[in-house]
Amino acid sequence: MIELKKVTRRFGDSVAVDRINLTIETGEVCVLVGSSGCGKSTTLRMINRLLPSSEGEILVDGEDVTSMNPQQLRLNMGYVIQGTGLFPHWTVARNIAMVPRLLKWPKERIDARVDELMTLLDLDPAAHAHKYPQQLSGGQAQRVGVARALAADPNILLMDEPFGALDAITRESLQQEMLRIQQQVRKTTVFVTHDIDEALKLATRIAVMDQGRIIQHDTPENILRRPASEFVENLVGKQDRGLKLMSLRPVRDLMDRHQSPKPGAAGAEGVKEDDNVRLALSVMLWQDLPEMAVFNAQGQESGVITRERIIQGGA
Ligand SMILES: Nc1ncnc2c1ncn2[C@@H]1O[C@H](COP(=O)(O)OP(=O)(O)OP(=O)(O)O)[C@@H](O)[C@H]1O
Repeated sequence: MIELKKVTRRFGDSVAVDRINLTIETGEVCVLVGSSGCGKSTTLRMINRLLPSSEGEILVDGEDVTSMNPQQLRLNMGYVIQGTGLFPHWTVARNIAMVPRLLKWPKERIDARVDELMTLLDLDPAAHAHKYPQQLSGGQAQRVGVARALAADPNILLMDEPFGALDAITRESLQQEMLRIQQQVRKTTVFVTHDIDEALKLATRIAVMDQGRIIQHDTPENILRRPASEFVENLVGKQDRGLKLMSLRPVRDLMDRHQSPKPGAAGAEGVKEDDNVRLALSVMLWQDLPEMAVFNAQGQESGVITRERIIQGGA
C-alpha cells in the first residue's frame, strides 16, 4: 500500500503538488490523470524519491520513504517512462537484466528471468534478446521497458506516460497486454497519463488532478457517473459518457448463457465474454445483426448477446 499524506512539492515559488492525500491499495492500478503541468509526474517521482517532497509524508506499507535507502527503495519499485530510457549500447537482454545484475543474481537465474519476461510481454527471446534498442519498433522498445521494470519482481510499478509516444494501434495493444499482465502479476501500480480513455480502461481507481490538487479519486464507473465538478465532467466528455460506460462493461454481464457451452465452429462470428459491450454493439450495428454468439476463454460458444439487451442495460 502507498499512502500520500498532505504531500506538497514546490519549485521555487510555484507549487507543483499541493497538499495531496492519496491511498493506493496493494494490487490496485491507480491512474493519475489531468492536463499538462497539473503535477502528475512530480507526484510519481516523489514516490520513488527521484524528487524530494517539500512537505508531507509518503508511506510504503506503513514505512516513511524518507527513512529508507533510496537505492533500496527503487529496487522495489519498477519505473517505466515514455521513450523507455533503455541503454542504447546494451542489448535487450542486458537492459532487462539490469536490476537482477545489480542484485547479483546468478547468471542462470537472470537468463531464465529474461526469457520468462520477454515471453510474458510477447517478445520472442530468440528473435529479440540480442538486438539493440534502436533495432526495435517503438512498441517493442516499450515492452522491453516494461519487462525491465518487472525484472526483479518489485511490489510496486510506477509508469509515467509509458505509451504516450506510440501510435494508436500499438498503444491499444500495449494497454491490452498491460491488463493481461496485471491479472497475472498484480502489482500495486501508479500510472500517469493525460488520456482519459487510457485511464478509464486501465484503472481500478482514477485520481483526477488539476493545478497540483486531486479533485476526484474514484472508480472509473463513478468518475463517469458522478463527476465531482465541471472540470471532471468536461474531462470525461459529457456527451460521450454512455458509450464510455459501455466500454467498462464486459459482455459476460449482459449475455444470455446457454445451459452448457457448445463447441465453437471454426471462423464463426462472435465476441468474447471479456470483450466490452460497446465493441459487441459496434460489431452488430456494422453487420446489421440483432444478436451475436459469445465465446468463452476455451473458444466454446457460451451464449448470445442481443442488441436489445445492450440498449436496455448497456450504460
Ligand atoms: N524540475 C522542475 N523545476 C521547475 N519546475 C518544475 C520542475 N518539474 C516540474 N515543474 C513544474 O511543476 C508543474 C507540474 O509538472 P509535472 O511534470 O508534474 O506535470 P505533469 O502533470 O506530469 O505534466 P505533463 O503531462 O506535461 O508531463 C509544472 O508547472 C512544471 O512546470
